[in-house]
Amino acid sequence: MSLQGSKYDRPEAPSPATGGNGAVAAGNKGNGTVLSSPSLRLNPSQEHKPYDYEDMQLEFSAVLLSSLEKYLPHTMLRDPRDQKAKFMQDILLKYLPPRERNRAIKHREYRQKIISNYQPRNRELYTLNPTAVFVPSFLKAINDNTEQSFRNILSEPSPGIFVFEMLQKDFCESLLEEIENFENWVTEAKFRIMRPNTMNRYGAVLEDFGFETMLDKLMEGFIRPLSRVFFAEVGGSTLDSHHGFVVEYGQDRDVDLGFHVDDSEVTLNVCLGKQFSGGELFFRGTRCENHVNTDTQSEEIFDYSHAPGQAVLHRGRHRHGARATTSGHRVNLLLWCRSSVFREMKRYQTDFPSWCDECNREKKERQRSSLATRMDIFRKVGESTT
Ligand SMILES: O=C(O)CCC(=O)C(=O)O
Ligand SMILES: [Fe+2]
Repeated sequence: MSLQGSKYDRPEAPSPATGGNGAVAAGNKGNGTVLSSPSLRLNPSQEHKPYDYEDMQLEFSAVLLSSLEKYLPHTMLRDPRDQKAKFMQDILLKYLPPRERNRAIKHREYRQKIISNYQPRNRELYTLNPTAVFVPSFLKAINDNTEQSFRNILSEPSPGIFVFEMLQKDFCESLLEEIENFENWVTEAKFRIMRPNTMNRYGAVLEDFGFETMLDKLMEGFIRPLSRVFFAEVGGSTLDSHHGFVVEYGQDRDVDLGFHVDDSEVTLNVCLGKQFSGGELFFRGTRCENHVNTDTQSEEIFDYSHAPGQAVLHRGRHRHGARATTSGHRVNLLLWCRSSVFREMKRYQTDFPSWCDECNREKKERQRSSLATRMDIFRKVGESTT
């Protein structure tokens, strides 16, 4: 039931060193494949001031690269930033399990092929300029950064589903143009692109054609502050990777999207346009892995009709789908936001997760029945002593 994104999760930092000489064997011959030798240092160069990698297209987190930089060999510390980033990413790749590593190397080559051949149409979209992207009310709420400022601009029509005005009309149109431009290039170049996930035959992954940095900023600066307040229990404050894509419905496109949960902790779904009818989102309660197929309660039923510029924010485990787009063309921007910290913590979770509606119902039912049993005992004891 869970959709799998094509992007692999970013790993944790490897332990910096092993072996007698304190070296982590890894290196690169310039063809993207990791071979033996050069090494990291066992003792970091404490006085070295690392670069900021935030604005680069990366396969690992920018923070991770900045932390690793002081372990680079002395001779590399003054190298250009790009060179250091490539070296460190190759080392990190080596620490992925073999299957993931092969997948990551293939994906890197795939992205490089696109980036070096595709000519963007609206280049300004690739760096996030908040005043050009967001409506003023949204921007103000994020700048104020309080729960009250968020509540002033959003509604919660059903528990755990937040709706608000987010994107400017011009930005939506410009992004639609860019997507169309990309698709035309894909067709002309006969390039075989990877679709966003197993359920879509159309649509495109935004990180694959240059939007990685822009989406980093969107998640870190705008979605994480909201998620920290509304989705803290599923790692909302530690979102650290994403899978961003567009889905397209209508004639000659996908028709609808089946009932599913996302491979995300928090999902942002924004309608970009164009004109359409149908295509309502339907939500049916949040479920953990154990309860994903359980019945829906009447209070969990919520259907929503999207309009261009509007955003819906929900937990990835909130079960949902999209009804058929019956006319026109519907295009939505999706950002599946993930937290590696939350995923790691979940592996050790022994009791029920508080965010699963079914677990909560079961817990309440257990409490109710244990209270009833105790009341029964008290009643019987009372009867026998009178
Ligand atoms: O069509 C939509 O708006 C929903 C898309 C969605 O849920 C997804 O791609 O995960
Ligand atoms: Fe979804």
